[in-house]
Amino acid sequence: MSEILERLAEVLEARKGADPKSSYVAGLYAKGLDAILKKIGEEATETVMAAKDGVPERIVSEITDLWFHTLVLLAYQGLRPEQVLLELERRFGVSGIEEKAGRTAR
Ligand SMILES: N=c1c2ncn([C@@H]3O[C@H](COP(=O)(O)OP(=O)(O)OP(=O)(O)O)[C@@H](O)[C@H]3O)c2ncn1[C@@H]1O[C@H](COP(=O)(O)O)[C@@H](O)[C@H]1O
Repeated sequence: MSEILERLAEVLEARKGADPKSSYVAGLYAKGLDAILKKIGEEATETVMAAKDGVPERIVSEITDLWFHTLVLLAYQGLRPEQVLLELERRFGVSGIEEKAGRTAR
């Protein structure tokens, strides 16, 4: 599952040297942090609206946009998706193992 994240992270890294006019991501980098954060806010709101409407395809589509823009933020800040996956694994690892063993997590 993380292979697609790795490949996308590589593309997002490569876009740091691209012409802002030729690439959506390079354009966002050129506009700066506030523009990236604005997109994340918009996509989060669109996700909430899609969930309220309850149309599965729209929920998936909006969450894809949201995840994409959080990946752009990670790249912009010099961070990598693996760091988030590791943190997720660290948090889920304990409760996931407890659940499998039939114990109550927390
Ligand atoms: N995966 C994506 C991706 N997902 C979402 N988006 C863009 O995110 C934006 C979503 O914003 P909205 O829904 O608000 O749509 P919009 O109104 O057109 O957005 P704005 O142009 O107003 O920001 C759209 O412009 C989408 O095209 C993406 N843009 C690019 N990619 C991939 O990212 C890589 C780099 O892209 P470029 O920088 O364009 O080469 C390539 O591999 C692309 O396939």
